[in-house]
Parts: sequence; structure tokens; C-alpha cells
Amino acid sequence: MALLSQADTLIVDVPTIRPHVLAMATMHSQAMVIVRLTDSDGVEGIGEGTTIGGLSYGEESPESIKSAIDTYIVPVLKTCDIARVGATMVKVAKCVRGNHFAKCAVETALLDMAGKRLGVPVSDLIGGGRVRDEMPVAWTLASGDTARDIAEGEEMLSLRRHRIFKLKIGKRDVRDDVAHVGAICKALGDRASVRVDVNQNWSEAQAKRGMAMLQDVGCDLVEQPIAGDDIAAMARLATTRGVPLMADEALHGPRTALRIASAAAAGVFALKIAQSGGLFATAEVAAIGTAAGIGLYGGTMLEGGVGTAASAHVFATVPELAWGTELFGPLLQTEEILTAPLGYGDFAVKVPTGPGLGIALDPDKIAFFRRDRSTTVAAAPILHAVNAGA
Ligand SMILES: O=C(O)C[C@H]1C=CC(=O)O1
Ligand SMILES: [Mn+2]
Repeated sequence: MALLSQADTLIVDVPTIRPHVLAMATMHSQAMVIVRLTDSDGVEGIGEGTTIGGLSYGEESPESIKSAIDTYIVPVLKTCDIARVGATMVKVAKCVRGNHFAKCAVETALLDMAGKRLGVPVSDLIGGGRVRDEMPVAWTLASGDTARDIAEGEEMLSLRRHRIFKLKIGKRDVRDDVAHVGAICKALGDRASVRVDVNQNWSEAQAKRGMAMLQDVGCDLVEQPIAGDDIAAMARLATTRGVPLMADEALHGPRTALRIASAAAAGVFALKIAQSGGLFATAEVAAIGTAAGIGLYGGTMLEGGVGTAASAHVFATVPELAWGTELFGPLLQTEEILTAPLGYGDFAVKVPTGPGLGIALDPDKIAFFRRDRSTTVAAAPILHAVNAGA
């Protein structure tokens, strides 16, 4: 039995190493919502609920995530035995509809506490436990400039950090976007897998044309080319000539996963812990995908170290992860907020092995970057260009 004794939710803003240009927003910093729960025995758990570009990506913003946790979820936690993570989250689901990002942050913190209490990593609390200790990790080339993206891709290849690249397109004319993708495919050749993410910005007609053209220039995969709620159109695109279609914004947990699978509206699922509504729900999305013969990819909301570690734990339990992952979020930020960064190297990210999430927050960095910091916090951390980890 464990009772909640303290709950803190804070928004932490960390600059990105370069502008990150997406179809719907250009990011210069990332706003992470960090939740810290402490139980009656003093065991602490941390979680993260992070989105992209304010409200331009989805229906939850950093501010709404914080307010849903503080105002509606914490009061429910106060009535629960929080050592029972599944039962607690069932009760939260009864009291709070939607708000998947907020629920994910809380479930992550509860799982971190449960793992610490039991002395096991979070991956051991999901399904049959982990089947891998590290996973391939993609990088997104999104500087907005083709030559700079090629140079960045070359640098990542020579560092042996990434050989899967996702390009963010959908902002320009289809022909210009495909020319940009083609130039990068040509420069990197068979040393890399090049994929694109349109973030829902094409019409069906643009997607039909774009997907055929992308195949001709050597692109391997297209992520969410059209609106995620148009499953019928996704199904038409997924079955016509062109690169395979990956569902991202269309997926909001097991029910949408089942609808997409039943409609044959995607060949690949981007698994995301926040969008799914937590780690347990992500494992269910993965199971539906696997049963339907849909390929799986470990997606990100560009979380920092906490959400990235949580994602790594659940992705480590998926039997087959044919498309790898994109768990590079902490590397896009100028500063690491963990005491020890996640391990990156040899084109892979390592799954932490310690109890719970196996990570710890750096209190000085949190004090400096938290949005509500007091003006008395003096010591600025040293900003570095790329926090490459191991
Ligand atoms: O998939 C998205 O839309 C979000 C994200 C993941 C990588 C990246 O650069 O942006
Ligand atoms: Mn996406």
C-alpha cells in the first residue's frame, strides 16, 4: 500500500540546438511537462508529458497538460493505493476523459515508483518484459535547408550516431518537397534510410501524387501524409502505388489502432506513449499492430530524457520493431536535464537498466530551466552544441 504524499508539476523550457522546421511550426525550444510524485514511504517517481509547438500539433498544450494533472488527476491519485498502477490508472480514466499526454506523464511517474519499490526496470512491468537492450535510433533533418540537412546527415553518419533520417516536409509545393527529399536520398545513397513526415499537411490528391514521386526518388516511408481522422482516405492511399504509409496523428490508443488496422489504412504504426495515453496503452497499440501484420516504429514527441527513457522501456518489450525508433529528443536540446544522459552510439539508443525508469533529474538544470523559476537562480548551466551521450 502506498499513498501519495506530494505532487509537483512543472513546465521546463530548453532551447533546441537549431531551429526545427515542421509543416505546422518552427521550434526554437521545447516545453516539457515534468511530474514528480512522492509516496508515503518517500519513494519518488518522475514522468513527462510533452507536445510540439504549443497547440499546433495536437489538442493538448504544455499548459493544459499541467492544469489537467494538477486540477483533476492529482485529486484522484489522493484516493488511490498508488502502488497498484493499473488500478490507479483505471480510476483516473473513469474521472478524466481524453487528456492522453497528461495521463501518460502520471502513469510514467507511477511506473517509475513501482519499479523502484520492486527493484526492477519499468520494462519488466510491461507485457513479458524486455526483448532488447538497445534499438536503432533515427534523426530528423529539419533545418529547412537542403545543403545543411545533407551536411548534418553526413555528420551523423560519420559519428555513427544515426543512419535513419526523417525529413519534415509538407510546407512547400509537393514538387519542391520531393526535390529536397531526392537530393538528400542521392547524397546519402545506400548508407542511410530516408523517410518523410508530412504532419497531415497534404490533401489526398497531393498525397497520391507525392507518394508515387517519393518512391521514385528512393524514399522508404511516408508518415501521416493527410489528416489523421480521414481513415477512408488513408486506406485508399495505403493501397495504391507509392511508399508505405505510417500512421502517426491518426493513432490515439488501442481503439484508433483497431480502426486503422481493420480499414487497412496504414502499413506501419508510429508508437507514441503520450498520444496513446500511457505505456500500457502503447503496448496494446503495438499488440494490435503486430496481430494485423502492421510494421512498428518507436515514435517520439521530442520528449526530453524522462519521456524518452519511458518510451525506450515500452519499445524494448515489443517483439518486432521493424522500423526502429526515433528516440533522439534529448539530443535536439542544448542541455541535458538528467544527471546522466541516455546512452547513444553505434546508431542505437540504450534502454536504461536501473530500477524504475533508471534515470534521475538534475536538480540544478530543473531549477534553471523551469518556467516559474525564481529570479534568484543564478548559476546558468553551460550550453553545449550537441549532447551526444555515450
Ligand atoms: O512525428 C512527429 O510528428 C513529431 C516529431 C518526431 C520527430 C520529429 O522531428 O518530430
Ligand atoms: Mn509524425
